[in-house]
Amino acid sequence: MKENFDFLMPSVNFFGKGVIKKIGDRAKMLHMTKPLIVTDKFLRGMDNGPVAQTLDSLDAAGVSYVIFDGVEPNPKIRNIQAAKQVYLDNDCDSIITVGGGSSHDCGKGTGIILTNGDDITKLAGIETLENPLPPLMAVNTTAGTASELTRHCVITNEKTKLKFVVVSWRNIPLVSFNDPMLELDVPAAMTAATGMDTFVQSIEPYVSTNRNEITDGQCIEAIKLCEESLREAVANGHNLEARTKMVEAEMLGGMAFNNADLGYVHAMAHQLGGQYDAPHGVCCAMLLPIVEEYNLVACPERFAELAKAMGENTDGLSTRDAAELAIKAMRQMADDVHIPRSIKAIGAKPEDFELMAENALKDGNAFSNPRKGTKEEIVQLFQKAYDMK
Ligand SMILES: NC(=O)c1ccc[n+]([C@@H]2O[C@H](COP(=O)([O-])OP(=O)(O)OC[C@H]3O[C@@H](n4cnc5c(N)ncnc54)[C@H](O)[C@@H]3O)[C@@H](O)[C@H]2O)c1
Ligand SMILES: [Fe+2]
Repeated sequence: MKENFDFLMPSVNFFGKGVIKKIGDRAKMLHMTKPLIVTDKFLRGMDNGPVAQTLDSLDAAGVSYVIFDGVEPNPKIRNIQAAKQVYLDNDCDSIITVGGGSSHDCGKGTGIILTNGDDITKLAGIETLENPLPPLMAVNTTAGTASELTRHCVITNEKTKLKFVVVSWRNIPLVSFNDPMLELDVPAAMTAATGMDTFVQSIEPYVSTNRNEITDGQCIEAIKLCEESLREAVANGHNLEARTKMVEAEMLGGMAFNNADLGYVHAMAHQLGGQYDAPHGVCCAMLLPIVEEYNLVACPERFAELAKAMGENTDGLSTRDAAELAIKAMRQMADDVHIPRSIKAIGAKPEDFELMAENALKDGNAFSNPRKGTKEEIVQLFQKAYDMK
């Protein structure tokens, strides 16, 4: 537990039904004259979807813009290079990201290479950025990564298949928008994957070595909201209350991990995402119970608290037995939203585990894990995730 800490988040966060309508005025207030809209082709093509609604508001405010719609899932270096070129060719002066974590991270990555040097691989790590990014706002459409309010930028090097993180306060968007109406049409499988990311991002900071009292409260509340709403949001995507609660959980978990950091679930999920181009939330969900079972001995009392937040009855149980219930509840959540158990489902191959374990231990999220592992142990964890039935 940290007693002295910085607490970082965007300066303004718009939350709730219809807040997307405020983006045009806010762009004007920030003196954005030609933002680059960073998004993907699917979202751009959606009728009255998040991109269309963002553009309507910018049009109404008389703010011109240029669109880059080349974001790929697990955004690649080639995406940020292409976006940078569009930004420069059109004399843009700011960035607005529209989408999930991939759009936000692509926008952040574009901003990073515009002002901090063209080779982003040299900037992997913690607080490596010397210069501010162009002004950046983020319109979020998944619940979700919380990248719209974090200092993390996750990029994949398509040549080496290595997914790496640039962590810096300079990456935090100036303004975030979370309008649950924009999420009603997220398909069930995507709701499950992104929702499991939120669930994991509410658990890892709670057992992180960098946690503090504020992030603890945020994690517990976020976990309760996931328990109440994730299954329902997957089963019935048009339930606005469930969607709203998942956005709240996403923001709480995001604030928590932005300040208390993550752990081996994310460090290892980045290897699966980079190597096999698999959805981030799915990778996290498959690793969660396995990594936390391994972490349990480092802080059983924390896991016992997690079990309670997950709605388990821990009355009369020893700390150890209560802690085990948290692991069981994590597996149940992933099963209930139909995430496959084995990493075979995303094409994982045991011959890759050694290198992935080595890289996981170097990932920016590994350092705050409550139990310090060896490369051999991480290989075993990948193997366990592979052997799951
Ligand atoms: N920077 C951070 O803090 C952070 C944290 C966790 C994960 N990440 C990264 O974020 C990326 C994953 O982001 P994600 O899980 O949000 O997925 P994503 O951004 O890749 O989006 C997944 C798919 O959902 C679609 N989609 C998005 N919003 C939609 C909507 N409202 N309706 C219909 N379809 C919609 C997109 O078009 C896309 O095809 C990964 O690269 C991951 O590593 C970043
Ligand atoms: Fe995540």
